[in-house]
Amino acid sequence: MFKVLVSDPISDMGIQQLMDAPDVAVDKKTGLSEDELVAIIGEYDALLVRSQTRVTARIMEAAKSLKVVGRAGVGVDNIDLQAATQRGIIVINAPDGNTITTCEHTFAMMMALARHIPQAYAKTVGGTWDRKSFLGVELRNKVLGVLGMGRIGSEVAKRAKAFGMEILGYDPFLTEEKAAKLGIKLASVDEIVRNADFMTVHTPLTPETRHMIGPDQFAVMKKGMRIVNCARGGIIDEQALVQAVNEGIVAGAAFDVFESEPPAPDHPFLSNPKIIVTPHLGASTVEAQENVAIDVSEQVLHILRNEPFQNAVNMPPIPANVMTKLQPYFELGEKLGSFITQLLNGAVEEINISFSGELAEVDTQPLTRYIAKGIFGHHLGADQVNIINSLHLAKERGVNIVTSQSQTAKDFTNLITVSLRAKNETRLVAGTLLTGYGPRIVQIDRFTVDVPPVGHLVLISHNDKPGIIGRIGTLFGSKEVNIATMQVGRQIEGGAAIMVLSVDKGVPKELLSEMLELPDLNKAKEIILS
Ligand SMILES: NC(=O)c1ccc[n+]([C@@H]2O[C@H](COP(=O)([O-])OP(=O)(O)OC[C@H]3O[C@@H](n4cnc5c(N)ncnc54)[C@H](O)[C@@H]3O)[C@@H](O)[C@H]2O)c1
Ligand SMILES: O=C(O)CC[C@@H](O)C(=O)O
Repeated sequence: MFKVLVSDPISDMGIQQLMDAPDVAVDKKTGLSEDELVAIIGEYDALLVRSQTRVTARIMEAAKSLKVVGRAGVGVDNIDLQAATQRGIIVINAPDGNTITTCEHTFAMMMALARHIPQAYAKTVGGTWDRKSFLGVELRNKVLGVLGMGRIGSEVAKRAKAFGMEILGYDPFLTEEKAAKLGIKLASVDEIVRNADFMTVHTPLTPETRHMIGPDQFAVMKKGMRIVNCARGGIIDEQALVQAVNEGIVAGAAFDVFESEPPAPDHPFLSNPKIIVTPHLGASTVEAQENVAIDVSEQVLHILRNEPFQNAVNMPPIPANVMTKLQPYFELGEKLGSFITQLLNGAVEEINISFSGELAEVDTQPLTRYIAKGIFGHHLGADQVNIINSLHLAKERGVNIVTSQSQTAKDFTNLITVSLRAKNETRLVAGTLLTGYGPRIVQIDRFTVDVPPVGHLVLISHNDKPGIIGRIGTLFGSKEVNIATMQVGRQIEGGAAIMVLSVDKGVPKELLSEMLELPDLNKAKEIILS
């Protein structure tokens, strides 16, 4: 008999199939502390949660029989994925079940914002008949900027069209063709910020999306914009937003999510009359809660019964023979994927991977999965992409992956070459594993280099002219950013060249802009590899 613990309020109808299963016993115990969970988790084979239970490494450690943690929802930020993977516990989510509900909540927020519904309600029930203070705006003929055109963002865009809105969308995987099919216009974050009347965010919270709307964006924002966040707290810089509201740059904001939940009683959103809030209710409808619970229960049953399953968000065990041969290359592959995706401007349309030298002797598909994980994990969030779903995510986004193998690997015993093609450019990176030295990037586009793929790197395109290295060194020194190593690559003397710096900490944005003012410096880009 399998024992399943449901530790958050999850729809009864959704978990009915588990309760009806003859080989499963379900216990519902909500509101447990970490200590209480640690004390009882040892007896369970499966754990079902929403977002309240924090499934920590301590809980995983005590979970001697646990095979699966099922998250009835999308975000798995309350589950320690690394600890789960280390212990061979599969984590699954229910990515589709609450899409429409959250999209509808976004609309509810947008309309409440446009027509001051919460403020007008509060006054009316408080006994004041005030028809003057709440002059609203129509959605019709307004420009809506959508940041993040995945499941929810795309549904929001569809519905916004029915309201007669013009939609500008941005997503690293949105091509002009896909945008045209959706009847929207592909735009940059900057274009959205400067032109939209309403803006809504639907990305995961990743290092790249954290504060993607902050002081720099508010400084150039179209005056009177209205902003909605029903995705994750922290995508919009909360302090900067309050300032922008107070300065009249932002006419109003509607937030379902906070950087820290629940927000402190003195959180500035809670006392600002132009900011309306809900307590993370995006997914809270009868239908969505049933959908996600049904989806997750079905997959939990498959896993317990050792049947094929879907929606895993962490890594399953890899057969030992494959592991021995390929494992040394996994980290390199993922880093190459992450490196090259950070270099590409525009939406990736095709990924070409070539495995050369001794790598051509084995089935490299697991390695392809790691490379795809590096490419997609950078934009979709490391907690959402793993080697199980990385190829599926590529397919879902219409990105073709072409792999090839070759016995010869230039001067190396092994070589992985990854190139990404977007509409207007193709970028390439190649890496190898050097015995005794570890992973190395050995080629970037057409330039030969020798760079360990780790930490903070700065890639600079420049003209090979005397003095440029000194000028860059001086500039970094003046900003207290220490350059640990410097690699220069060129093809001919005096021609186009690249420089790769590895630095000890993040590079301030103003340093990158100041660098571009140096003579003979063409482009500079920070690349972060964990
Ligand atoms: N409020 C709620 O209760 C609630 C409910 C469901 C989902 N969510 C959250 O909503 C968000 C979206 O969910 P989804 O199901 O649509 O996810 P999704 O993975 O389908 O879509 C997310 C999209 O964001 C894009 N993206 C990543 N980085 C970006 C960047 N820098 N700029 C622009 N786009 C970027 C990705 O390419 C992807 O297409 C997630 O954060 C999810 O956790 C919240
Ligand atoms: O469980 C919830 O209500 C929140 C769900 C939502 O944030 C998600 O990421 O799916």
